[in-house]
Amino acid sequence: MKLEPIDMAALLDIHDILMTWNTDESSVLQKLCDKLLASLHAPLIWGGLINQDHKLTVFGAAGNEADRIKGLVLDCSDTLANHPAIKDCIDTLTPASLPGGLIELNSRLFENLSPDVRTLQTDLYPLTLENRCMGVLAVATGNRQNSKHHSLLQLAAQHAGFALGMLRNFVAKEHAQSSLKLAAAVFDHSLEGIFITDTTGSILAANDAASRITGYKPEELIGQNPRIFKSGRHGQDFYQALWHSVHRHKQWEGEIWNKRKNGEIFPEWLSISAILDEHTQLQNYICIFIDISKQKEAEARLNYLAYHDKLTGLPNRDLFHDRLNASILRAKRNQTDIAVLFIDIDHFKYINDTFGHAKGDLLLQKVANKLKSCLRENDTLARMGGDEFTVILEDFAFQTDVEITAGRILKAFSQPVYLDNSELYVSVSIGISFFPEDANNPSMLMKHADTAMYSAKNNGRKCLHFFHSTMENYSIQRIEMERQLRHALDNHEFRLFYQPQFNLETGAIDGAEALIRWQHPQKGLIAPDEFIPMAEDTGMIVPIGEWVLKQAWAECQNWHRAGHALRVGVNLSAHQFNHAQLTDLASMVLSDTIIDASFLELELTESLVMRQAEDTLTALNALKKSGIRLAIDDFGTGYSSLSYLKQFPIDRLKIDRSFVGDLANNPNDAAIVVAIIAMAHCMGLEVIAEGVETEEQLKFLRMHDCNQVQGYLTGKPLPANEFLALLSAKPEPAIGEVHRS
Ligand SMILES: Nc1nc2c(ncn2[C@@H]2O[C@H](COP(=O)(O)O[C@H]3[C@@H](O)[C@H](n4cnc5c(=O)[nH]c(N)nc54)O[C@@H]3COP(=O)(O)O)[C@@H](O)[C@H]2O)c(=O)[nH]1
Repeated sequence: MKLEPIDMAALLDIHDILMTWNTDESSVLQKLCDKLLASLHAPLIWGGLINQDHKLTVFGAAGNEADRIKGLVLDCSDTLANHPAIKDCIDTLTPASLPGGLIELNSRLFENLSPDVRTLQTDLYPLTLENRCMGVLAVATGNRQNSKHHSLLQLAAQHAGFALGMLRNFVAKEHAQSSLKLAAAVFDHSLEGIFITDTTGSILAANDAASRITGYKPEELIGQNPRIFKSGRHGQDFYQALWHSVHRHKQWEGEIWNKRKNGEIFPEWLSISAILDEHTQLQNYICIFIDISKQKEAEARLNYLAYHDKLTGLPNRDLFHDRLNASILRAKRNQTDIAVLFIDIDHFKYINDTFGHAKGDLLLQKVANKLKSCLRENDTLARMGGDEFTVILEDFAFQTDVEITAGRILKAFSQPVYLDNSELYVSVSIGISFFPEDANNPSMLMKHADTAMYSAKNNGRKCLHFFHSTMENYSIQRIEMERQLRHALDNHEFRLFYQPQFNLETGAIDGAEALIRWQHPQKGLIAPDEFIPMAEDTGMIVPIGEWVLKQAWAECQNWHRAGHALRVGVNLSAHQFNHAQLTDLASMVLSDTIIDASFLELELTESLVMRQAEDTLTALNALKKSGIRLAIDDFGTGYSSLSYLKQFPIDRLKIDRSFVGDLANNPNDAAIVVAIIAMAHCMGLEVIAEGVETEEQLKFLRMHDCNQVQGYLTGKPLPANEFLALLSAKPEPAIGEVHRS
């Protein structure tokens, strides 16, 4: 190829331009176009590159309307390839000519160019790289012959192809190098442990995280086989399955227990990948892993919380059911028996109400510990919720063994429970059912044990009952009664009866005790003993007690309106004795009243007053301050600390009828009654004796200066209207006068 000197000079310039540093392909093409335009004085020169999608983009242009053609994109597989000249140029890497100009390409792309420019004859030179056409250099020559510069243009296009190739190589290398750098940075700084091994498993490289997780220094790891991490927790099968997956699928991922250098076994999430070379031959293994001990701990914690009672740490209802299911399956397989114990704390609600929830919680924890101490390691003890605990007993030879265990529990509760500084005696009631004798599924076994527990409660509590089929009826009745009791208040089925209290000095009725009855629509009048314990157990005693208080006080005001200045006595259940509520209730009852608060007397049991001395004292003082009188009911049946009693603002003691009933025959009872009266008077308290049924008893009480009497002798409890009628009737000779004479 021979060049004119002038073309040779131009080519040398082009060489210099192309070989000096170029940052991108478009600047190579632009410089080429600019230089050629300057040398050839052609109207328009442009250069474009073909990408992988066979699109030719014009990156450089110089001359007329260069700005309009720059950036145009031509589809080679369509427009260009259909033109034989162009196709030739691209396929055979030889120059081609469009004598009619760009318009020959029939492309609407060139519509923007002026017709003059569009129709200029254009010669195309392939930009080649490694025998491939990577683009074209287009020179619009118009009617001027281009042939004399043909060689220059060919060589310039070749140079440009070469320069573009160099640039691409350089960029690719740069890219590869930065990728490598990036990979190295990822390897070094990854939080995941990474090993790269050869095909035999020998570690070639390990990153810092691998060393941190395993406890081995990087240099200690190189050359080792990862089997040094084997924890011994997985059998041969596990590793076989793992490697089978790596060989077959080139990958395995999962949880594995491994061992650190210090011997600690820990869980990790491991992914092993087989790396193949271009001939699909195994080249390396890459193991990536993270320590998942923390996640496992969190998982275990969540699992624990889901299946354990927060307060006592015992299994909860769900876990108990799971265990019971498992026990039943085991027992079926081994043909053995299981016992389910349902344990309920007696009067827990009362304790909770009286002592407050914090102490109630503490008590539940103490009870849980006590129960645990009575059981073997492998017995399941669970808390069902509230004050209900359940136990599964297995591996016993005879049912009497179960009885012995349950007996041990009852005995453990004969010792007091210590709540902070106070000593508390609590008892439990236990119901027991057996698999397979009583039921063969968990829910029925539980239900029967529960029924047996209720039976124990109804038998005085503090005892154990085995389930018996006759109990089922009873439990259904109880549930029904509970349901009816819940509606009794709304249905106005409660009545108050009033039992007169006689003043032995004046011989007149000076008060009455309000006693509740349930007027059941089918069963008739039900005595309080039959429903008050249930009302206490279910908490219904609170609204019922509120009703009694309001009703009795309203009735007392009726008496006053009718000219009978009597006092009314109202029984307070221990469950109602929540300081805040009770004092609020009392002030509400006493507001808007026509009579003095001293006509209301609240009867509290001795044990209630004594149980939690300090809180009780505050509550009693508040009641007393409002003018209400306070009496201790059933006095003598509980344990009374006289020094405590002195501190309480009590007005009256009510001697329990158990002492009165046997006064005549039992000298001990007589002595107690005398002592109570004397002591009460010493403390400035009044004394009333209840359950007075005989003249003899009355005489004895009068002789020892008892202030009042209440009993069938002087009057049975009467409905409100009958009691008012009794008061309004022409007075009988007063009892005091009759017997004094
Ligand atoms: N929390 C509440 N408790 C209440 C309420 N109303 C009653 N009660 C308590 O129920 C228990 C049984 O009461 P009841 O069946 O009404 O018996 C009372 C009297 O009928 C009975 N009594 C009276 N005199 C005699 C007698 O001479 N002989 C004899 N065998 N029984 C007699 O004693 C009961 C009154 O006892 P007390 O309250 O201890 O003074 C009972 O414990 C009631 O307290 C209520 O509204 N709320």
